[in-house]
Amino acid sequence: MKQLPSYRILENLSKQAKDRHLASLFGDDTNRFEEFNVKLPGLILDYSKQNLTAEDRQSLLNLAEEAKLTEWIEKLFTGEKINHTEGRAAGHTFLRDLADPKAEVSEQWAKMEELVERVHTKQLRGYSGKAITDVVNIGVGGSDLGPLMVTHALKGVRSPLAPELHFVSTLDGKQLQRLLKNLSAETTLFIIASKSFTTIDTLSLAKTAREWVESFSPTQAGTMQHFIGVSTNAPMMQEWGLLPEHQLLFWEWVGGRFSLWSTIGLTIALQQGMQGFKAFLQGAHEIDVHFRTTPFKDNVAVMLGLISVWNINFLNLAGQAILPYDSRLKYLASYLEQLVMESNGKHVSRSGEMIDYRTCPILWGEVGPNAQHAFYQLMHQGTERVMSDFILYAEASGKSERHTFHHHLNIANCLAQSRALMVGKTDDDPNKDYPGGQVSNTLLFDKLDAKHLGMMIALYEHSVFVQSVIWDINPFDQWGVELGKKIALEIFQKIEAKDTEGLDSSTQGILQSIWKTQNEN
Ligand SMILES: O=P(O)(O)OC[C@H]1O[C@H](O)[C@H](O)[C@@H](O)[C@@H]1O
Repeated sequence: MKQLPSYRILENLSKQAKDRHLASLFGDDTNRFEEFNVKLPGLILDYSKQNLTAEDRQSLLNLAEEAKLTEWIEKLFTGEKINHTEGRAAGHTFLRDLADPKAEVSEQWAKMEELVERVHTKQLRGYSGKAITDVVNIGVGGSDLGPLMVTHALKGVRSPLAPELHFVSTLDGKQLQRLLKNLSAETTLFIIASKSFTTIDTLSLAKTAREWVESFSPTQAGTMQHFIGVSTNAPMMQEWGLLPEHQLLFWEWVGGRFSLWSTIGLTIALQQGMQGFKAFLQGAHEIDVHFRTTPFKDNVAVMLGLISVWNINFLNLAGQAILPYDSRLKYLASYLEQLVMESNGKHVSRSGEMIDYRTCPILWGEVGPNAQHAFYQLMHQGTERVMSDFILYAEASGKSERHTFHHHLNIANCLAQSRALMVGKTDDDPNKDYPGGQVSNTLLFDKLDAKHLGMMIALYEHSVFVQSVIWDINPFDQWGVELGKKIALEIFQKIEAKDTEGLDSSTQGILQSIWKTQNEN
């Protein structure tokens, strides 16, 4: 990236940016909002509270041209194997193109629709003949976070036929044990969601669930009525004993963290109906078309990505806070943690060279009004400079007077915080002095429904891709998670054998302390 001419220009421009206060950009410029926002039907990205002038923006746009962003976007949409370390395309956008679906995708949509239908019409019955009332998604990472986030967000607009949904992901087993206490085996259906169908977390939980059903079910055939598999690994689903009509497939070209658009979205379809699930895909598809065809300056995903590059590489900000002013987006930050950090947490370029510039931000977040009472102190008066994304909805979630009251209170707090972070406040008492100058985006959506949620997620996906192109990294692999898994297996074998030989002294010491406590109790 450093070789790109605009990089040098941006480095110089950033010196001026560091010398000015963000609030000074507003000064007499009453038009700043008009100049620094991008609008699409259903949403506005206001980036006027970024420390960015029109000249800075122009150089960022030039940087995107020099990095050949247009060509990379085409490679993404035409299915080139841009995940070169795994020899795969990144085909999540194909799943959202409902007007021109791939044959294998249509086939799985039809199978998924049939399963949804059978649950909704109470034809899918357990070992005792009772209809399914509860569905438990067992999965981790991409096979958990997306569906969890979306179904929590859309709970208020679920199909009246939808079963109760539950999500289990942690291999410690406590989450599952607690849940099982409140469920009836007769009426519970488990979805084993795993792209690889080899993840120990998911397979160990699925085995526990199976033993639980087996302890009630009189027959093996009855037990298998309670399990559905969603994976790219058909042989492993077969080996697990899943019924053929209970096996949903997706493909290697769908990355784990992009898999909520595939059959991994089964819980979303169960909650929203197939039509609702397709509205979700449609929202994302509209953003795909926008991303592929809109000039960079008017392109929301491109601008989101370039603003992050400006903040991370030129203004040296390491943190990105995700602040939805809507409790329905409780799990958005967890979802984006995987999308952003598993994608761009990389330190080698596409050609395998170590890189010497910052790549991914450290992303975290919380529903805004709660976060105000938790970590906003750091943003107002700490020593770290961070960038924030405020997410707000124009439409209230209900029409009563109390709904309106709470909605107005929520909007006021969101706008107050982004303004306070921007302008700060000087005070003679340093304890009460706010430096301000903290930059933010505000993403304002008309409303929160399946379509607008699809739009938002696709925007973040593409903004991550834009950043990866500028940084010359592969955002679609995740080799960094493998080492820990391998060591976990080695330590697990040591624990089972009660042997610590060959382990480092910290690991030995902790294991011995655990065994001592266990022996004493
Ligand atoms: O869906 P699975 O194959 O079970 O994988 C679940 C998750 O685990 C892995 O360790 C990866 O880091 C994630 O990208 C993936 O989403």
